[in-house]
Amino acid sequence: MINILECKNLNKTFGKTNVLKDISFILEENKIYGLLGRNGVGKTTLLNLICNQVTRDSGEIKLFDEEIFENSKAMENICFIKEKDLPVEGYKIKKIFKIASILYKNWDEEYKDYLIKEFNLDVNKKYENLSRGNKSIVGAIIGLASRAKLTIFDEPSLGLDAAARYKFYNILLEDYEKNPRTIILSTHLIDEVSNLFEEIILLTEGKLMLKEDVHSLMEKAYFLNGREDNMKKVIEGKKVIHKEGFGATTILGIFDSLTREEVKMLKDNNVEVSSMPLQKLFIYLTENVDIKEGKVNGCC
Ligand SMILES: Nc1ncnc2c1ncn2[C@@H]1O[C@H](COP(=O)(O)OP(=O)(O)OP(=O)(O)O)[C@@H](O)[C@H]1O
Repeated sequence: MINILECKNLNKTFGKTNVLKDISFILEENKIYGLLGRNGVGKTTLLNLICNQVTRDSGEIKLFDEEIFENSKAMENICFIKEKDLPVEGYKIKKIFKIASILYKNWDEEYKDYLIKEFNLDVNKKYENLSRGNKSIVGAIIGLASRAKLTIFDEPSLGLDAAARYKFYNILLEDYEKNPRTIILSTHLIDEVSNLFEEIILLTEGKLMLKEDVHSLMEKAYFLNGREDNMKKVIEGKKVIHKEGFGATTILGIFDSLTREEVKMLKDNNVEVSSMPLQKLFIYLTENVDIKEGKVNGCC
């Protein structure tokens, strides 16, 4: 695997608030990453730093081993589609695409035309007169047609209805398979897109909480449902990230690996074991920053 991006000890402060604290990670070429975390945790700030749109206080950012600071050549390989409106007042959509075609060196004009038809977009309209959903579609088309080696979508589906979101994610996946590149998706609609992510980058309180392969995460995220006494022996020393009770029955969320023997022991004791959806896993992980082995928020 080739590394495309390396962030080392990134720090960013706004006023007295230390938004990003010593963030370090490496992204590989041709992978789809999900950037997740609660509101205000610093996701957009991190993306802005990566794209040189906000200056960092300290740390290094290298794209293909080259520092990106004041490096316009490196920036030709990054396309960042923000959740905010594009700063293009008075511009027709066709002019915006024209500008994008000049900015991104791998721009695919034919593919852009195909996407315009697919999304039924009127390119003669002015950007500010579009609905929120159609503004997102303009961003989605730029991100897709840029074919940039590092393409970043920050909340790409803002305002899109369910059908348009489904279409966008399908097209993204289809095009990624034909034209692999590195994609970072920051979104709140985790369950809708969890099948797209190959790795997750999770921020909590401005720190990197985890960066891990989705499959390995899913292999250690379980719900146990049964009598608490019947689970006690197995969960001892394991990370419990959620607990709810219904009469004599308890549901525990476990974030730890279970051996086959442990699963058998649980089942023999009438404890149901089921996998935890990614959305739930991230809700619990980000709610319970202070996860203790065998305990969460004073439970168990
Ligand atoms: N230009 C700025 N000046 C001052 N504070 C800022 C600025 N940009 C971001 N912040 C603050 O930094 C923190 C992180 O903001 P950021 O937008 O990066 O979070 P986020 O994780 O992307 O949130 P959301 O999921 O709500 O979009 C917030 O407290 C925000 O108010």
